[in-house]
Amino acid sequence: MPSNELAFQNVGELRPRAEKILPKQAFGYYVSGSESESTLRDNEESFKRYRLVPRLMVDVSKVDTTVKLLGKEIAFPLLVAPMAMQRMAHPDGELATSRAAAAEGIPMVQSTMGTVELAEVREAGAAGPLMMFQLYVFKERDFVKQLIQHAERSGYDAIVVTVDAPFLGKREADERYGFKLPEHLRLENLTGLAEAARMERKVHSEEKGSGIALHFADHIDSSLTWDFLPWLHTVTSLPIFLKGVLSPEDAHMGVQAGADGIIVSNHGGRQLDFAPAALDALPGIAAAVGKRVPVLMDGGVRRGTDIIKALAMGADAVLIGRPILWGLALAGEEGVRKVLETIRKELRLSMALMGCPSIRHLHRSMVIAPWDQYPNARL
Ligand SMILES: Cc1cc2nc3c(=O)[nH]c(=O)nc-3n(C[C@H](O)[C@H](O)[C@H](O)COP(=O)(O)O)c2cc1C
Ligand SMILES: CC(C)CC(=O)C(=O)O
Repeated sequence: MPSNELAFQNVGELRPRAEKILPKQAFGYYVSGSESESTLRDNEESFKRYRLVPRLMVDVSKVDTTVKLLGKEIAFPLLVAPMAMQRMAHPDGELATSRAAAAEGIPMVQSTMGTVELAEVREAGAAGPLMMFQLYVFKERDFVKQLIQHAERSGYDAIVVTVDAPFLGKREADERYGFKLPEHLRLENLTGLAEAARMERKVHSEEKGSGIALHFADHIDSSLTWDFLPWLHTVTSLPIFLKGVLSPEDAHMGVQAGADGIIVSNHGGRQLDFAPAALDALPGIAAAVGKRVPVLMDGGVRRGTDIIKALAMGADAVLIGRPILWGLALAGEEGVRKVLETIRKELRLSMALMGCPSIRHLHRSMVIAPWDQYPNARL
C-alpha cells in the first residue's frame, strides 16, 4: 500500500498538499511568478486551449515512449527542469531529485544555485541516461570558467545557459516574506566565488526584500550578448543549450551563434510578466530552428497529454518544474519518482488513445491550435 504522501491520481493535486507542509517563505519562493503572475497562469492555461484529434484502428498493443536526446535513449521525452535550492523542500534536496530522475530513466538539469554540490548531484544520478548543468553567468568570468570545467569533469553531458535572467523578475511573495535561504543551507557551487562570504551574507541577510534578488543584482553579469556563446565554446567541449528563448528571431540568432539546443521557456512565469506561454511561442520557434538543433520547452507541463501537445507542435522533449518540488517536499526521492511515473503512465495511455505506438507517430495534424480550423470545416 502506498503511504499517504504517495497516494495521488495526478500531479495537479500536489501543490495544496505541499503548501500545508512547507514553511511559507519556501513555498512562496517555489510557487510564485513575477508581478501579476499573468504568464505563470497562462503556462498551464495554454495547454487547455489545444485539442487532440486521435487516429483510429492502429495497433497500439505496444507503445514505445522512448526518445533519443544527445544520442542517449531516455525513457520518455521529459527532463527535470533546473530549480534552485531544493534542500528547502527536503533534506536530501537535489540528491533525491537526481536519484529519482535516474531511476525513471530521464535527464535532470542541475541548477547553478543548488544546495548540494554539483559533482555529488551528478554522482547520485550516475545510473541515469544523462545530466545537464544549468549555468548562471557571474561577473567574475574566471569563476564561471572554473564552474563549467568542474561540471564537465564531473560528468555532465551538456551546459544549459539561462539567458532570460539578466536580473531576477519581481517576485512579490519573496519581497513580502523577505525571502532568505535558511541559515543551515548553502549555495554549494558558489563557495569558490571570490566574494562568496559577502554573497552568502546577502542570501541570508537581514536586509529588507528578497535576499536572492539582491544577490542576483550584485553578481550576475547583465551585460551578456551573443558573443558569449563563442567564448563558452572555447572553455568547454560540451553541447550548449540556450534556455529562455521566446522569439523565432532569438532562436535563429542563438543557433547562428553556436547553440546546440534551444529551450523555449519563460522561466515558469518568474521573469518577464506578460511574456507568452511557452507552448504558444513554440511552433514559431520550432519553424525558425528548422531541425538544425533540438528544441525543448517548459512551463505548465502537468499531464501526459501536455507532452503530446508540445511534441506535436515541434518540441523534441519538455521539462517539468514545480511538481517535482511538490513531490520532493511530500516524500523525497519516492515522491519525485511518483510524479515522473504518473506522467509517464498518462503519456503512454494517451499515446495509445491517439493511435500513436511511438513518439515519431505524433504529428502536427493531431493537434488543433486555437488558430486552426477543425479539419471538417474545410470539407
Ligand atoms: C523554485 C524554482 C527555481 C528555479 N530555479 C531555476 C534556476 O536555478 N535556473 C533556471 O534556469 N531556471 C530556474 N527555474 C525555472 C525552471 O527551470 C523552469 O523554467 C520552470 O519552472 C518551468 O515551469 P513549471 O514550473 O511550470 O514546470 C526555477 C523555477 C522554480 C519554480
Ligand atoms: C536562485 C534563483 C536565481 C533561481 C531562479 O532562477 C529562480 O528562482 O527562478
